[in-house]
Amino acid sequence: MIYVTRKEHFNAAHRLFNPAWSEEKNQEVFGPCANNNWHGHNFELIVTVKGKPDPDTGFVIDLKVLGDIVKEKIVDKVDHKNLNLDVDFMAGKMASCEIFVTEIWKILAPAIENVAPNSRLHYIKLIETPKNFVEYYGE
Ligand SMILES: Nc1nc2c(c(=O)[nH]1)N=C([C@H](O)[C@H](O)COP(=O)(O)OP(=O)(O)OP(=O)(O)O)CN2
Repeated sequence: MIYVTRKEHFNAAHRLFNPAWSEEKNQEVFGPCANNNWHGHNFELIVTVKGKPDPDTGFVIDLKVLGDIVKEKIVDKVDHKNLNLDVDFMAGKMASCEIFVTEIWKILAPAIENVAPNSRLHYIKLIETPKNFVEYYGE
């Protein structure tokens, strides 16, 4: 089994805010991340696919194709956008890294299997700040 990885980049704004809570409680729990006027991050999105190399191409999945899927399905929808307001797959959801990465997984996993049926999405790492990142294996 070989693991192949593609990294893409985007920036996006968001706000951590639970609408069921008061403004005061949101400020208490999320601090500056609950700022009414949003804040932004330069995100790195790292996507790993696993599989056996195709005997004809030597590829698990063409990394150019993987990059195109990640760009078309995710980056083009979130880059220079507000995650709370502009992104259909985040509508009504908490814009934390944890929720964001699980929604990204739901989109990428079937898209990858569609173009490379012998491969599987293995892992996503979403880096929000130089200090903060989440990792997800789909379970
Ligand atoms: N479990 C989570 N915790 C936090 C998330 C998250 O998505 N999941 N998000 C944030 C903020 O959106 C943002 O990441 C700011 O975090 P913060 O640690 O305050 O910022 P820095 O990495 O720049 O660290 P400094 O200590 O401010 O230098 C918060 N928590």
